[in-house]
Amino acid sequence: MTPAPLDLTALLADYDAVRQWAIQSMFDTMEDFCEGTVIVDHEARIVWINARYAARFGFADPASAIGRPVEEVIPHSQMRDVVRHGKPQLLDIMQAAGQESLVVTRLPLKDKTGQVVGAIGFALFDQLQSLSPIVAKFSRLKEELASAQESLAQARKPKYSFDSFIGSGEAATEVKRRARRAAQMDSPVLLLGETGTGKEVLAHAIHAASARAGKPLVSLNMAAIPETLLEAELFGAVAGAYSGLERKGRIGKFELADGGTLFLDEMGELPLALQSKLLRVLQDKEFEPLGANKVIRADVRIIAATSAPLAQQVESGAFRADLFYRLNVLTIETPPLRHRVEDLPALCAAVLEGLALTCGVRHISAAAVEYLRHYHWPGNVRELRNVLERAIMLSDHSELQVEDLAPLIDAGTLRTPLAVADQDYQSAMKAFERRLLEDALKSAGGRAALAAQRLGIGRATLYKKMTALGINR
Ligand SMILES: Nc1ncnc2c1ncn2[C@@H]1O[C@H](COP(=O)(O)OP(=O)(O)OP(=O)(O)O)[C@@H](O)[C@H]1O
Repeated sequence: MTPAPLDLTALLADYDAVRQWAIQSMFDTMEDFCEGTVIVDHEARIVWINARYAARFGFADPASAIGRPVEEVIPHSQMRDVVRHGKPQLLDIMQAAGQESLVVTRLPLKDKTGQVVGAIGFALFDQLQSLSPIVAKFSRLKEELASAQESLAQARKPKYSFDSFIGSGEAATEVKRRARRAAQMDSPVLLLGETGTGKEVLAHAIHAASARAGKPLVSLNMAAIPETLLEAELFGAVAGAYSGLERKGRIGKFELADGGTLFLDEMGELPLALQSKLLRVLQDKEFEPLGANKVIRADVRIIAATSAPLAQQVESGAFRADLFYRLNVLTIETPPLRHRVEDLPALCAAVLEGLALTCGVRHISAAAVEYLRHYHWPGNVRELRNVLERAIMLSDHSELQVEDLAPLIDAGTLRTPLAVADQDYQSAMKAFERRLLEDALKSAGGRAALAAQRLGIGRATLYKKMTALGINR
């Protein structure tokens, strides 16, 4: 005979009785099987603890634990948190010094009006072996978090000091003098200079020698972040506040740099809308993250750098004049390498010394240094490093010679007479324009916006010219 189907409706008619019975039964089972039970009042004082649990914490008589603040008996207890916030902690791992870890559940106890009157805690396991995969994952995540935090802290420390800025000629000495003065002050610093002239080196050195040295140095390259993500990157965002690949909330660079220095590289790339937000932060020292209704205060010193002609951008309306004046307090211009060739011997020596560890000890002949003086160095010290590094890789000479360097230097940028003999004016101008745009794009790493900015023309104009001249990026 098939059994009659269960009459759920009839059962649930007495739902309250079932619930009472289930609560009682669950409580008895938990008490019997778990490693320990504790109940605290609304001030997180113990009102009840079972004998086994009390004994684990050194209280032979559970009565002697009654009335004590819970942490006095169970040192790592989070019961106070549950009482305070009224939220259950369904599963947690409690690590007690010198003891096995415990898996615990903590639940708030509420009266009929919903008021929290205490909390009950169950220690479910002290033999964590049965949970070893979860615990192993938990420990691994904790280790990963610790190492990520450590490398983040490292990344926020300055990499360079004033000694890293090589050069003792007049121009380099003046740059270092101004930068040392800037380190003594707290106003914004504006670093102007071609690419590869050491603006980032100086920004690090200024921070390292300033009163903020113990606090983070956070860097952001405006040209490297898509415009749509820049606001969240700078000011932070609550989850889902912006549409990007990542819709999670994020802490902005301003908040990360609190108390320290924020190095904003390629400042000229900051879109106009964000320029006004940045200006407000500089004036009021506070800002609102994207999608948040709260205002955050941040005490941050700005060091801005750009290789674009910022003053020209102000004139053309691409950069706000008020922000420019706000930033243009302590301005330092890093000279291009071709204007300080007197520093070439020292720079070569420093670069070769830096590479000695990985590439072996190498020197450079006086004739080779002399040869380097005549080059235009559009990529400045960065390009010098690159040329020397490649020369070392390709040559076996312990002392680099002219013939090791000559093939590595872009002869197109040497100051040679223009080959215009067979060309009419129109085609010579076209050839010149093509080379100018190609060089600008190359030195801007293919970024049309940056190339246009450096040339002082609009992005749309650049694209039009590129199409007309058949230039691909
Ligand atoms: N005066 C200097 N002394 C020693 N190394 C330098 C100097 N200037 C630049 N360098 C080296 O050249 C490279 C580029 O320097 P840095 O990044 O500071 O230039 P930058 O002006 O910030 O360039 P960009 O505008 O492209 O960001 C780095 O490897 C740096 O160590």
